[in-house]
Amino acid sequence: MSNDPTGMNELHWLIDMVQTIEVGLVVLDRQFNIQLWNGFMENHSGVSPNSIKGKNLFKEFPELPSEWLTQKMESVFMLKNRAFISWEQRPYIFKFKNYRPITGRADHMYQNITLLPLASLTGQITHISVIIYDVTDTVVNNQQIKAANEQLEHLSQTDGLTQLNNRRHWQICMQREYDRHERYDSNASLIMLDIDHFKRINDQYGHVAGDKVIQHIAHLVGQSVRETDCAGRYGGEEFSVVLSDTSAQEALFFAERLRKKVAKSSIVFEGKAINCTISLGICDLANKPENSSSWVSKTDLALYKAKQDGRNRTETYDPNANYDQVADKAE
Ligand SMILES: Nc1nc2c(ncn2[C@@H]2O[C@H](COP(=O)(O)OP(=O)(O)OP(=O)(O)O)[C@@H](O)[C@H]2O)c(=O)[nH]1
Repeated sequence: MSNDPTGMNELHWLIDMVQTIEVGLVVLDRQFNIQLWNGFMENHSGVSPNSIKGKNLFKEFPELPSEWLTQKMESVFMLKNRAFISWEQRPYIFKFKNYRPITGRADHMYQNITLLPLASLTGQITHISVIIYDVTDTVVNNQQIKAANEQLEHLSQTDGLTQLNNRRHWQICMQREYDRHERYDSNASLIMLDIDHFKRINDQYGHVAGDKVIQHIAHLVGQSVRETDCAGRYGGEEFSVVLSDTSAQEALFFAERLRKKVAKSSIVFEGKAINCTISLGICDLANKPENSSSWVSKTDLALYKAKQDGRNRTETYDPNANYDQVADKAE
């Protein structure tokens, strides 16, 4: 036999649970007047159930997206079906502050919402229930994971010393440009550049000064490229740039501007001014390299020709030139 023949205890328990559950519960009538407002709603809004009962939801909370929300609720009344509103659609419906210490980074509570049709004893939908779930912890965790992944991705693509693309990632960009050329016959230029007599800088001023010089050149390279270009640190003191939709002739302007900028600038290290120059090689895709590595090799030939011809200069790959003398060094 039941200890609670009238069901009064059960009702009491249910009311207690509705009041204390960590989920927002609101019941609205057909005119969107509030019939039930549980403890969660009271705690987060500061409005007590007694003071709000019978009042119109949209009048009491004018900041709610009333037109949009009314439409959603009307369809629940009409179709007698549940509706869901995800935080991804709208981060929140009720602008509640976020008080959770762990997820203190969010200044408001992210919410998932369910709109539930409530039937009367005669089966008519006379009310709807709005159920509000606080999903702030999940959302903030996801955002932190996403940010960490983005950071990791950036780190895996970036050269630590110069913040330019590292060789591996630069090669992916270069290959992408080469593939684009194969498909659409687009043009692009490749520039390889190398600091002249860098060994001497290291020997004279030390490795730390050498690193500063590398950083300085990288900075000038990074400053000079467009968003669609891709600059990378190819090796120790060698850099590479892919210039999209750029002929060798146009790339020569870029290269010469950069070369002059480097020659004019100096790096002050421990009170001493260090000057350096760079040599550059250019090859565009109009030269029809048979694959992307041949594109790099041809550009390298031009670079080594620039070195051989005296450094602090730019050389453009010439398909009719004889590179036998520099070929060994370029390999
Ligand atoms: N400080 C520093 N030096 C580096 C780094 N990577 C490579 N190097 C040095 O760069 C120098 C490159 O020297 P070489 O390849 O002989 O060429 P170079 O002295 O620049 O002469 P040319 O290229 O022929 O003008 C070597 O001494 C390397 O040790 C780096 O990350 N930091």
